[in-house]
Amino acid sequence: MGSLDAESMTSGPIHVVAGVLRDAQGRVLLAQRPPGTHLAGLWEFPGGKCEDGEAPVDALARELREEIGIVVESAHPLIGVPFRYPDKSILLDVWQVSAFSGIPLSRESQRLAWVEPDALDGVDMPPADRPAVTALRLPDRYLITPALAPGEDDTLMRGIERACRNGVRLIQLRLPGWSSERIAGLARRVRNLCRDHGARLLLHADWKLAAVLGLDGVHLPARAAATLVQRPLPVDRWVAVSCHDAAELAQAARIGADFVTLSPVYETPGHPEASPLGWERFAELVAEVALPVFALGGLETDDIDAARMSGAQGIAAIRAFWGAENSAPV
Ligand SMILES: Nc1nc2c([nH]c(=O)n2[C@@H]2O[C@H](COP(=O)(O)OP(=O)(O)OP(=O)(O)O)[C@@H](O)[C@H]2O)c(=O)[nH]1
Ligand SMILES: [Mg+2]
Repeated sequence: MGSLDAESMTSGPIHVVAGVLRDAQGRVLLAQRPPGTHLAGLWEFPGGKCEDGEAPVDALARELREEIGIVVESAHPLIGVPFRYPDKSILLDVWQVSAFSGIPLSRESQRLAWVEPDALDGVDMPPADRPAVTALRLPDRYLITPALAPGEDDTLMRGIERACRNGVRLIQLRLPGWSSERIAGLARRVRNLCRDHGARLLLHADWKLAAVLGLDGVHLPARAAATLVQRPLPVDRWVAVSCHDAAELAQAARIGADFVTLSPVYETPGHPEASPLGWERFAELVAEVALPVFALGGLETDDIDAARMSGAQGIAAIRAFWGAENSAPV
């Protein structure tokens, strides 16, 4: 420790692949870093460094075979976390292992443990793993409520219920033009509805009201995040930020946000003036940020695969997840 890592000095960050394995109850496998290694004693996702010229998916299969004796049968990328330790820079490339054969066993005398995803926050893990833990706990669809007129409470309740029935598990309550009193009057009903469906509810912008109402967190506009030096809510709540460029992404990371939206990927009727990023630029921006990113702007459910291939957690949308009144659950 302490000496500069020659590899990271000469050839950019060290590419590290790590796998998220789950058991039948959905618990995640962690391994404890052995004494004498970098970050000894901390609990990590099993994995290790890519060798020269080795494809990440091959490195993942090799590391998991060497460390825990399993054969990876299917895996897909979860999140890439660029991270700078004092003595080295890494790209922590975390994959979901959706199918494997064999029983994970310690092959290198490291301790292993299966942990509930919601308990991961309490485990001592390397700092680079935090965004990956967040990514594990977030779904791939994020509903933003449409701009309903004040008083359209029943339309709002019906739309949220419809979305929940369609499997949406993360919702931003955004009601432009509504007074705090009106929002407060309704938010508890919305919160209870979301809880019944196991969905998490964030309030747009007003973190104080979100805290008072006991919601799951806040979603800040970029201009609000720009005025903060740290996250406005404790770590047991979500703090999300709307971002549009590299500077806003960097600011979201600086204040300790949990995740962001990045928009607009396509042109949208709501913001015809904003020039769309397109998937290529979107992917470049995502690669630089150590946070889960939802793609936003003119997207449909069918775009989730493109979003994930561009490094996104998934997509955020109003129209795509709101559905039509009277439509049956899909
Ligand atoms: N495997 C793994 N490494 C991580 C995680 N988070 C994290 O910061 N790292 C860092 O990424 C680097 C990966 O190193 P490693 O020691 O696992 O590499 P390796 O299996 O190829 O081992 P070796 O170099 O001893 O042969 C270490 O600096 C480690 O601290 C994680 O969740 N899993
Ligand atoms: Mg390793």
